[in-house]
Amino acid sequence: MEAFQLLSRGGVQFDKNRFKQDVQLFDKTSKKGGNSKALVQNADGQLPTQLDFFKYAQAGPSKKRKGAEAGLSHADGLKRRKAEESEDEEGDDADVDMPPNSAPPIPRHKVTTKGSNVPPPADTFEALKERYNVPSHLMSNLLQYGYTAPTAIQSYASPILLDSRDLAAISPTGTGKTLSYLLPLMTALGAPGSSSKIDAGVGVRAIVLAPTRELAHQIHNECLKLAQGRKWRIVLFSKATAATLADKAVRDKVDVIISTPLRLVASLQSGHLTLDNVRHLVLDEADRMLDTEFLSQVQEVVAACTHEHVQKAVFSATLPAGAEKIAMDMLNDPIRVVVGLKDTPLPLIAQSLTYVADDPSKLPTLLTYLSQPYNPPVLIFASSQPRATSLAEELVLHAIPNVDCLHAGMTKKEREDAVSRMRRGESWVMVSTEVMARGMDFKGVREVINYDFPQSVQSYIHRIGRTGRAGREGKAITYFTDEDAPYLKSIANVLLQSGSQVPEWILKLPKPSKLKRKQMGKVKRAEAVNPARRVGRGEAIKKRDMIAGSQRRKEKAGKGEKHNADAGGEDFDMAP
Ligand SMILES: Nc1ncnc2c1ncn2[C@@H]1O[C@H](COP(=O)(O)OP(=O)(O)OP(=O)(O)O)[C@@H](O)[C@H]1O
Repeated sequence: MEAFQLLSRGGVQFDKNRFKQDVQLFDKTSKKGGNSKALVQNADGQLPTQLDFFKYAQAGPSKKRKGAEAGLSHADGLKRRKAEESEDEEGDDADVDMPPNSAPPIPRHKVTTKGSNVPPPADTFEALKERYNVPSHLMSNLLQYGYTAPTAIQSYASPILLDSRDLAAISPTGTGKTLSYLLPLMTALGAPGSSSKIDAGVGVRAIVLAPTRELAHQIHNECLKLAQGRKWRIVLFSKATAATLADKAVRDKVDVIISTPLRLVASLQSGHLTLDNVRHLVLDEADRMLDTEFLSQVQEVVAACTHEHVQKAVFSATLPAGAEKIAMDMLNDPIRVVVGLKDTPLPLIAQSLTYVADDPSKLPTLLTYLSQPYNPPVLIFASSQPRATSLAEELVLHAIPNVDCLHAGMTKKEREDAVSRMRRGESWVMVSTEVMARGMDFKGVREVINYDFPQSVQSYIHRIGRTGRAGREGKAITYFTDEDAPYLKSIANVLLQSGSQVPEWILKLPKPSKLKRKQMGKVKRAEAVNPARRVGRGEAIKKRDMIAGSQRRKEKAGKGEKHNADAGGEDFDMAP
């Protein structure tokens, strides 16, 4: 990390002439051209011999794959998927998404709903305001966004929430889910709790849970934008705010808390927070929140929300059957809304698969890619913190300009700074881990590269969903090695479902079994992406170990100090 920081922030001079073409790319709007295309570089429609471990290429097509092998087109792929959706859904009106002035039109999406007495969608923000009496200060703040009409999920989800119904909403990445719950939530709260106009009870009235600190922060910012001009108390839960809220007089005045589950549960357990006045609970990235890592914490939060009229809503771009069942059991007489096709990215993202043989071949492939004109900012996903750091270091050492890195092993300040640089457009290449895969909205991200194969179809959908947001086009490249090949079919199905073409030899691969799918992306990879690199990394590790040693000695000295002070002895300094 040290080498990376030193070089990326101070040591490397950016040669503007050399990267003139790249600089110009910043001024261009997204690339024109055909829609999604699935490309497998090095592939001529045939299974490369080195991947044909089980001689699938020679096997006859299965019945299921016949359509694909007969040259399934985009439309055919989508039709087939539609037919496969066998749920008894109603209300399938397509709606029109109007873009903000500066953005391209968000494409039409088919919307399906399931549940009793589904309220009709609101096609305009004005309709929503009239029907549900949206406070004028929220409406005027909304106007500042420049959105001319609600997106599909906003049209459908907002009336459902404003009708006080529980909701499970599934809508592709970048389609405005955040506003679809924030606007109704703030409307339902009516006015800040401190206002005498409403009976707000005592204590926080709404909770939004998100899986990462970065996402919670982003939602908090969106909420503040919507709330500006009134004295709403909207808290981004952190160690510091949790300490402040330990004071009952302060926490009783809070309207909304946005948090990660762990932080909130810690406060619940220490008795510094009660949720008995909570009337709205939203789980963003619901499938992640309901997976084994977070489930018990989320259940604890749900159990603590004891108000008799607590409304619950879950949102995500993906909701696999298992997570959906847990969600539905948690909700009360819910309505389910699906925008587009479930677990399917938007066709705005041009997806491709690149064969790279083995792990050491990825770096040269990436360097070659970045040595040609590309569309910054590019977001690159690595499978672990050390690999993200190592890859960022490598890119810096290869003089790739404006490289950045973000993962959960960095300090809070480092993470915040990295996000800020990304938002300011200072990062051209951001290397990250799953921490950035969900929910993060950097409008300008033009390209996503899956350097390491994702661990699940859901992870793939969320990672590539960092581009192609709010109606913009994007590009997503996924590297795969021989070791990843057994899982390729799962990702290829996603390409197919989103209307992309997939080379025949991939379609001939067998679908991995459920057991096998669990192993997806869990290939053992070296911590360093360049095994040949010894010097820079060795130095960095040596320095890191020296710092750790120094800290240990200081701590020891501290204890010694205390002991000495107790004994009336002298203070002493430890050499680093
Ligand atoms: N009505 C609208 N018109 C145009 N753009 C909008 C509208 N509502 C939201 N957006 C923009 O769309 C982008 C994506 O919104 P948001 O982050 O809420 O997407 P999301 O569906 O939650 O995505 P993800 O699944 O990745 O979390 C944001 O930049 C937001 O400003």
